[in-house]
Amino acid sequence: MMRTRPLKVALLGCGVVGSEVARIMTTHADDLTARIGAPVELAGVAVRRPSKVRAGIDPALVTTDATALVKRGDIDVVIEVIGGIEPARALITTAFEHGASVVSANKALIAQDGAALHATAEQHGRDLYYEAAVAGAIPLIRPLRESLAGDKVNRVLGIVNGTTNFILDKMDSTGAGYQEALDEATALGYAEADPTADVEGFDAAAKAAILAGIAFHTRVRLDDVYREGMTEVTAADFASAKRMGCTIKLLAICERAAHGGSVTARVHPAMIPLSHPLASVREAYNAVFVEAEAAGQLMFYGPGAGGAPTASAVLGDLVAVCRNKLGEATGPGDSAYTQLPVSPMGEVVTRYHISLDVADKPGVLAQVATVFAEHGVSIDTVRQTGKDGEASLVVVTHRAPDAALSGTVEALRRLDTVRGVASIMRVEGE
Ligand SMILES: NC(=O)C1=CN([C@@H]2O[C@H](COP(=O)(O)OP(=O)(O)OC[C@H]3O[C@@H](n4cnc5c(N)ncnc54)[C@H](O)[C@@H]3O)[C@@H](O)[C@H]2O)C=CC1
Ligand SMILES: N[C@@H](CC=O)C(=O)O
Ligand code: NA
Repeated sequence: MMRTRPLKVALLGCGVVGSEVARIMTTHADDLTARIGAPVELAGVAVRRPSKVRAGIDPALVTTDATALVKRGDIDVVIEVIGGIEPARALITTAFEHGASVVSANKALIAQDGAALHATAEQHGRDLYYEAAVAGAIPLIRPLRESLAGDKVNRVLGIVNGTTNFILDKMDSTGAGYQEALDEATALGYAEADPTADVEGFDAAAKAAILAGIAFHTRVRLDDVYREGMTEVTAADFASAKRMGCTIKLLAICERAAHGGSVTARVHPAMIPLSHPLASVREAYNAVFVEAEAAGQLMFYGPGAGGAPTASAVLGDLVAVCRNKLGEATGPGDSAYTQLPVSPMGEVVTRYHISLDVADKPGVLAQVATVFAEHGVSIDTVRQTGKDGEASLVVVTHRAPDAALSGTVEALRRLDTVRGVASIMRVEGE
């Protein structure tokens, strides 16, 4: 039976995502009502600049006092799309204390304080949903939390940042410069308020922490995630990748160790073969592989950033939370019962592509090969090009622990004949 009294929604933030949430809530009001079983009403919109004209939003709903809005007591659901840690954290906590459930798109906050926020939600019998926080429109949190709740996930690997994928794709396919590609991604609404979060890998690391925690039913903090950004990827790296039949992507990789007693989570640029499905993920699209014991390999693909796609995920959560509210239930909460330790990056085993500038004289290749052998890192291929007494050496290794590779590189830097280590890149997806 349809309830006539509306469920009241407070929207915190009306930027790229918030304005799209408000637009869809208005234009799709009848469908949302039918799907929820009650009307949903935008009861207040907290903004920083009240004088800005916002199409489709009744100015009477606009306030600069977000705290007063979440304290009103008649709000059923708070949608937080402000971003950042504070005041978002305080506002969400206050919302729970005043009886509201929360839908958020804030990966930075959930990665840092998800456990505490879940505990507060549970204490007050409310929901905390954040499908939009990881890979925008792509359903990923809900499949991991619900559809795969009966399986054992061993690996989550993918592209979870639209801005950096957009930049790397432009650099690779059009030869565009880094800044030009970043400016375009920002104009399209993909980049974070401070794009450092995107290009230095913080945004992807926050998403990796959230994914690993949910996938492995454990606690993975942002600091547990090994992180390297993509600002040092050069045209020379792309040329080298092409020679190997690869391209370069910023990947997030969360894995259960082979012995099963620990997990790892990392974000870094990596070469992947052009034949791998992730190689053909263009522009700001995201794609994530989930490998589970019984299900096998699943691939999730779609728009990972942008106002409307992210709003789609927010509205999906809004419908779910409203349905829970009408059914006097709550959805799945935090699940971190396995308490698996997070292993350091040194224990990760993968392949490496190393570019060295070396002196072009007899015995150098043997010297370099000896250093690899001394550290237990087996060489797969070596390619040397040289002129005027200098040479460029590209070494691709077999799989080796990251700590062994770091030791190798340190020792190589100490060789007189090695002028410099031009780049080190992991090779994934083979
Ligand atoms: N833009 C995207 O593609 C995606 C964004 N997200 C997340 O969604 C959230 C919002 O992102 P965007 O909309 O892109 O950012 P934005 O910067 O466009 O919007 C945030 C809005 O919040 C307002 N705001 C800041 N402090 C406020 C306060 N105290 N009270 C009221 N309003 C306040 C700002 O004025 C701004 O209009 C962030 O957590 C972001 O990480 C998640 C997935 C994709
Ligand atoms: N800045 C993020 C937005 C979505 O999470 C990205 O580029 O992926
Ligand atoms: Na998502």
